[in-house]
Amino acid sequence: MNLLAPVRRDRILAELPQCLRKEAALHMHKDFHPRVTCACQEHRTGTVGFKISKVIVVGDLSVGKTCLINRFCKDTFDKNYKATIGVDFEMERFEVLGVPFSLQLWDTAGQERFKCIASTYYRGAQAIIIVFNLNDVASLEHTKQWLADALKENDPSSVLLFLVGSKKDLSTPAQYILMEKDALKVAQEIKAEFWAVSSLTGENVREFFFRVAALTFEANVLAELEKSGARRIGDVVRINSDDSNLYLTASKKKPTCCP
Ligand SMILES: Nc1nc2c(ncn2[C@@H]2O[C@H](COP(=O)(O)OP(=O)(O)OP(=O)(O)O)[C@@H](O)[C@H]2O)c(=O)[nH]1
Ligand SMILES: [Mg+2]
Repeated sequence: MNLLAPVRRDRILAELPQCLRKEAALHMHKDFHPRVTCACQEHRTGTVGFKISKVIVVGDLSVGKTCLINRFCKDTFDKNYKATIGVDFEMERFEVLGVPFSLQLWDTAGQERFKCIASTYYRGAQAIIIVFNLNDVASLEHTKQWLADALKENDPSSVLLFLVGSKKDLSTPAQYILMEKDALKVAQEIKAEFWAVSSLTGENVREFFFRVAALTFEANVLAELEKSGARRIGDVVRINSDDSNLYLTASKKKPTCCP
């Protein structure tokens, strides 16, 4: 892959994409954190060149992890099941607020016999996507175990979580409503953002990955600003805290300030 090629025009994010359901969202602010917007405008985003976030995708076998990634990255869909052996890897490039940004997507195997290999790739994730099949309640029940395993290798206080129900095209509206209720409960419990997608039709796939890119980018830049001590006296930016804390200081400032 040529990392120097221009970012695709349809991978440019100038605004914060919105959540699917406000009941289970990582935050519901309409715009990027003002400090992030300012830092991007002033090219103070830290890392020289481009920023990368590692994202791991976990969940039961055959829930549709590979198809989800392939729909977004390659715009393809394969109706035949080919189990992932160990892990696969895709790099997807974006431009967020004018800054080059890449998501490293680690597609792990759901089959028990490959779990051991796959789990060695869990470390250092900025986001964890836990996928379940909207038509299989057992796969939703198993999400907590997948999360627990992934968190063993990561810092639970800094990783962003997404709970994704797949194969929406196979549910009737009535079935979907029932499953969504249970899924929202799980998402709230584990503090994950909930999404429902179909890789077959493409429903919500692009919106979901844009949201993942935007929120990991935002967290990434805030962490850089925190690290570089780009703080004003009395200005508390609490990364990895709950969203009301995260936005506390910003909301008291003039929206256009650039500290
Ligand atoms: N109808 C429908 N089928 C889907 C969808 N997503 C995946 N599938 C089918 O589900 C099966 C499994 O999909 P995969 O993406 O390979 O599942 P996986 O989670 O990667 O499985 P492992 O690699 O074994 O962990 C395949 O036959 C897909 O065609 C979807 O959105 N709708
Ligand atoms: Mg797979």
